[in-house]
Amino acid sequence: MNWVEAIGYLGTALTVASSAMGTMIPLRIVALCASCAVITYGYLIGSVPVMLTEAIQIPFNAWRLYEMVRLVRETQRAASGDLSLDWLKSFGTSRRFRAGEVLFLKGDPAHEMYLIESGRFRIAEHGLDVQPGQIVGELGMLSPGNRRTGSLACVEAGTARCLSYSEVKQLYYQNPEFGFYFLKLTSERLFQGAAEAAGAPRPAPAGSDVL
Ligand SMILES: Nc1ncnc2c1ncn2[C@@H]1O[C@@H]2COP(=O)(O)O[C@H]2[C@H]1O
Repeated sequence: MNWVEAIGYLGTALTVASSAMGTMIPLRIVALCASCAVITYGYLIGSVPVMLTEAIQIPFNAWRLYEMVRLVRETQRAASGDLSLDWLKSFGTSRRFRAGEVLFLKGDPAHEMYLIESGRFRIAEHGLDVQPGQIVGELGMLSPGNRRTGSLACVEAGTARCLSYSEVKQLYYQNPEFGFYFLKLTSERLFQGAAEAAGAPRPAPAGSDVL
């Protein structure tokens, strides 16, 4: 085996390794290294298709790597209590809602959660306003049968970013910090719900200390 072939095999080994990896940041780094090795090999053997195939993948891997690094940084801040949910803006889609519009009713099947961006929204069962910057609709993901535990309506027109549960799961599995934040938010709301059911007054908007 000459050194040109060795570079080719290195590219193959790195490509296989990246496909086998489950953790997003190392996977993207190894995939970028694989592309560099394969492009070098393609150049040395004079194969444009080999170089092109890898060159096309580099921006995708680099962008995903950038997103994940930024996400991990932001979620580390979340875990330390200094939370901005701005980083969620690269996930999901923003939707506009009119005053009076009902987003979902208690008992509806739940497929997504919302990050409120503007306007005012209300959970009728809890007599609770959801303000910009807060998350709502996350409990449906965890409830038996994936059903809504309350109804959400728009009180003042505004926008909310909708994140599908598959996106939320992706964030959860890939980022322990986000998982911890999510756990804290949901358990706080469940404890609050249990306390309310037992007749205790609502102390402060649920999630306010983590949001
Ligand atoms: N005690 C609570 N405090 C704040 N928000 C709540 C509380 N209980 C439920 N919610 C929110 O109301 C939403 C109703 O739909 P979900 O069950 O999908 O998710 C629920 C939570 O996001």
